Amino acid sequence: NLESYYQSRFAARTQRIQASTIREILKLTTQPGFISFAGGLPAADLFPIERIAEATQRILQAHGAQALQYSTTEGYLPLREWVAGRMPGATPEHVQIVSGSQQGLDLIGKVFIDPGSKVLVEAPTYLGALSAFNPYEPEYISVGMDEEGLQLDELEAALKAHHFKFMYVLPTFQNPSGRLMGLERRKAIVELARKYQTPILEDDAYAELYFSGKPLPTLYALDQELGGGNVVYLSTSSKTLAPGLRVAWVVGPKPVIQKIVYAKQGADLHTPTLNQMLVYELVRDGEWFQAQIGKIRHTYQTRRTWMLEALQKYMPEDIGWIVPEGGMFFWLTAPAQLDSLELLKQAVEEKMAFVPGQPFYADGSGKNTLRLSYSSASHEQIAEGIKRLGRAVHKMLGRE
Ligand SMILES: Cc1ncc(COP(=O)(O)O)c(CN[C@@H](CCCC(=O)O)C(=O)O)c1O
Repeated sequence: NLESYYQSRFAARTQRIQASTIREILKLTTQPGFISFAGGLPAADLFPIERIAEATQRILQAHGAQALQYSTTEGYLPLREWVAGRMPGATPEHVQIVSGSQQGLDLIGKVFIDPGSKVLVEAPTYLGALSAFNPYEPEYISVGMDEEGLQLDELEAALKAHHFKFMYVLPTFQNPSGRLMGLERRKAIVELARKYQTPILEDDAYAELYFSGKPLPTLYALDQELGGGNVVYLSTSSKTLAPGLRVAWVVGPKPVIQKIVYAKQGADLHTPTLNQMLVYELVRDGEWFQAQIGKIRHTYQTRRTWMLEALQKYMPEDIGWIVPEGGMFFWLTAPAQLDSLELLKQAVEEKMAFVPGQPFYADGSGKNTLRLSYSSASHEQIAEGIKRLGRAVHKMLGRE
């Protein structure tokens, strides 16, 4: 039969290509009346649809042939210039446009990871990065975090003990835990990485989504101050414009960007030309773009507070959480005996979904953790969804 006919022909690496928990749950939650806090879906009610329609019209009228034709793998130059302008010491030659930062993760895996290569990751870390890296068969070394991020003693011990291809770090509103790394910790990590000759892959998807204060310097910027060359930086237009456009960027040392260009030539030739031109049309108007980001920050802060209030109301006291100061997620820790995969089954019975925490751990731990996204839910949905989660938790903990 077809199953066995192809099973015997699939590449061995497909053993490591497993479903993405987030993607699989996303499919489940389209049922009517279902409340999902699973996917980190940007608020669709804030997508600048009108502005995108008119900008697309303008582009097609003025540069239609260029917008619809093949384009260079490196990406649309004005967009690369815009990205470079935000990264100290960077020129467009340090910038590669990719089809979502998810593709950036895949290409970086393809360029750096051989079977058995060691990759240092946070515990927990972004499960999409593990999905991207897994087919290249790395050996992960997980390092624990305290309230603001990677623990320096554990990090230094790992850097001393292993030769890593790179360390994957999310310093700003970490996915999934929501942690924000402070300036001193950022500097210490950049210095340790240079001391132990270990490149940092900095994934900065949520950099702009801070609720208060102002943005902290990127690891990329801090590394530049020490001479540069040791940080590969990833960010995206998904959280500030629209994730369906699939436009993101990698900023890094020229030898790395060169390899990523070649890898991308073999992957998808280039990121959609029209979408790159459209993103540039939107971001070039700094005043509008900052106002748009301001709306998103305000909306997410409001939704974060609604979820906090609902958690305080409906969760038993032995469920803990970190209150995020930005980004899209609450990260909950339950008593050790609670398996969040089992809890998800209960929750789905109550027509509610979240992402169980275990897939965010490269070391298989985290059964008693779960991730909730508040970014695209209304006040009613948040209150009702958390109430349903509360019922499921009480059942699991044997309390009615
Ligand atoms: C740290 C981090 N790095 C990269 C990505 C991918 O974003 P792109 O849209 O590919 O630029 C993301 C987006 N993650 C969201 C969206 C996943 C979308 C999905 O699988 O449905 C999530 O964690 O739910 C991220 O959080």
